[in-house]
Amino acid sequence: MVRESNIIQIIGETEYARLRKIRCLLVGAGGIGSELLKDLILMNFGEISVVDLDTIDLSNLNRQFLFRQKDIKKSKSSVAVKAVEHCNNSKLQAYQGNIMDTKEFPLHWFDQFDILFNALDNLAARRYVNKISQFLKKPLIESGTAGFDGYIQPIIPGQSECFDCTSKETPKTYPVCTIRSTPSQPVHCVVWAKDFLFNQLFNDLSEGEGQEGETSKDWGSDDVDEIKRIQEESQELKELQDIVRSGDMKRVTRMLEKLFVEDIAKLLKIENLWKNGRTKPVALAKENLEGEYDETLLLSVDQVGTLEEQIAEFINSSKRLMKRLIGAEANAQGIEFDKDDEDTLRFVSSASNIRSLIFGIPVQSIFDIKKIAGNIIPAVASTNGIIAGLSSLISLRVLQLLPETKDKGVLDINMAFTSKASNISNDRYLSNPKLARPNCKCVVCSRVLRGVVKMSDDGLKEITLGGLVEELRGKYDFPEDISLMDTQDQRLLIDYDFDDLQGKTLGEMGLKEGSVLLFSDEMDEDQIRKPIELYLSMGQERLVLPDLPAEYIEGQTPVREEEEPSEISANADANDGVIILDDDLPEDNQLGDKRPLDSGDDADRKRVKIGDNDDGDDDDDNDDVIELD
Ligand SMILES: Nc1ncnc2c1ncn2[C@@H]1O[C@H](COP(=O)(O)OP(=O)(O)OP(=O)(O)O)[C@@H](O)[C@H]1O
Ligand SMILES: [Zn+2]
Repeated sequence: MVRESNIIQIIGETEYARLRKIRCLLVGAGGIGSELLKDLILMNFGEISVVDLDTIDLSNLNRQFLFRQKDIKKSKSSVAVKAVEHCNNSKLQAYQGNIMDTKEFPLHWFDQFDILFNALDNLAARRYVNKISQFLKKPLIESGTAGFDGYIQPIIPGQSECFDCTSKETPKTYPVCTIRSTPSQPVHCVVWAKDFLFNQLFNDLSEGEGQEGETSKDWGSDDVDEIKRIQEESQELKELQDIVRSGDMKRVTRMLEKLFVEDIAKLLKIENLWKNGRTKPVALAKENLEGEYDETLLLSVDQVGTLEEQIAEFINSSKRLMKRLIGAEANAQGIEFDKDDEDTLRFVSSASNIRSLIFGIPVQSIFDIKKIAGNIIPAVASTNGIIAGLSSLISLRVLQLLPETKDKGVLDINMAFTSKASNISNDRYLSNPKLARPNCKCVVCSRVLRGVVKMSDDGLKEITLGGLVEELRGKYDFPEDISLMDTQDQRLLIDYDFDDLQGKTLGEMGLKEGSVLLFSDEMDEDQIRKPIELYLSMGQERLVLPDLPAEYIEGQTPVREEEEPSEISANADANDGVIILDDDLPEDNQLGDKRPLDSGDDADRKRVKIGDNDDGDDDDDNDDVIELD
């Protein structure tokens, strides 16, 4: 085959034989994933497994070129694999599922792969695969695009920066009071309609318990009346929740009356809000509510529409959603907002626009609201193509299949960014900085040690928390005062003054395949050992703990009696201000021993902080499309 001879010319016969044995995992078969699958196949990688949780939407077809109209609603991974089968020289496997599902994809499943490729669109899944790559020391090629921008980041565990070494932009949030009392931009009304109203009415079916946790919110105001009013308003939504669940279509106009007349009148009574020349809202008039409306109206997506049309859209979409809610399945689960779900989009769009009209804010078309509500930056097929191409090319370097990479360290590998994404303004579209070393403060790759605990089902039933802690202390030579946490829900299991759960078995504590425990040295100020993160993986033996080197948090290494402090500084590398902390690190961590001098900031040593930063943070991760995806 021409394709074969091309790649052989580039990497040579011997490396080609290696390439044919390489097993790749591709996570995501969307915009980048479709392109990447094609590239990996054209390069003749040995085996490629594709995982995607989703099915194909109409809106995917413009750029996800492996999919056709007839494939809508079918599994992305299966259709992608079928579409390339005819020109395929690799062994392919498709999985439909969430990569974070530890039942379907336990840690040992990942172990079969030589390299992981991320082609994802959300932080939670990216972080998860990054962690797996760190646990198993598997190289990961991370990538993302947003419009014309994109990046690839090869991650070589222990040697180069991981995905979490640099902080990531989190989605923009707005103070509660701006959203609920004093909106001034279309986006405020969209957030109100989507995150507050839609969620409370159609998605949160917990018997209208109101907004839990509102005490800890960023209110953006200290007006007591205003905050009280917002809290009351949440309680009052119970009435509307009853309406949408009653299926009584005649009561839909009552929703308009409550939201756009009564609630606005109550807001107007809080005088402080309108003192500083802020434009006062104007509630809907009686005739707006009682007038005839077009029961068949469907505004076109680029139309802005009049108030009457928005009201008709609100009533029509509410009725459609109510019907769906009566369906048994939706009634138990609620309905999720999805920008590609017409009913949810039209409800959010009309509710948002009616509120905008009341507050004197410009009205938006459904298309514009879809962009705001879905945090969408239109995807550009060519950017996906370029980024996927770079991702597959760089994998040859990471796997050291290219002749010129043979004698070079991994830090000679480059990342690639479009110039806008990397904030470099020059004439070049792409910039390609070298990989950086791990950030010594990164809680994912540097501030903790990681290992996999193998345990059988019997072990889960027999071993108690106290018993496990004893085993851990013995194995890793930790002092008396330790703490053990379940990182998934930030649950403290044991520490020096909390031992109530000692006698419970691991199974009773809900620990299972995929649970990640954080074991830390709690008290001894002189010996701040690196905490250890342990992944529970079901195996044959009752309990097998991994061998891990004893490491201290940088800046906390105890100076032994016989050691002269000057010897430490004699080890300092004049060029980059690093010291060698431990000469006995395992080979795969050779660069891990050269880390920048740390200030030893006390606050960073807190157990809670490590847990807090390490939470997989699902809630705000779902809609992070504002940043590169
Ligand atoms: N946890 C996950 N497990 C498996 N696949 C995932 C996970 N999270 C996201 N994905 C998949 O990653 C892919 C990302 O592709 P892309 O960014 O093109 O998104 P899309 O959903 O196809 O398009 P758009 O969001 O623009 O409509 C999607 O196909 C999505 O289903
Ligand atoms: Zn890191």
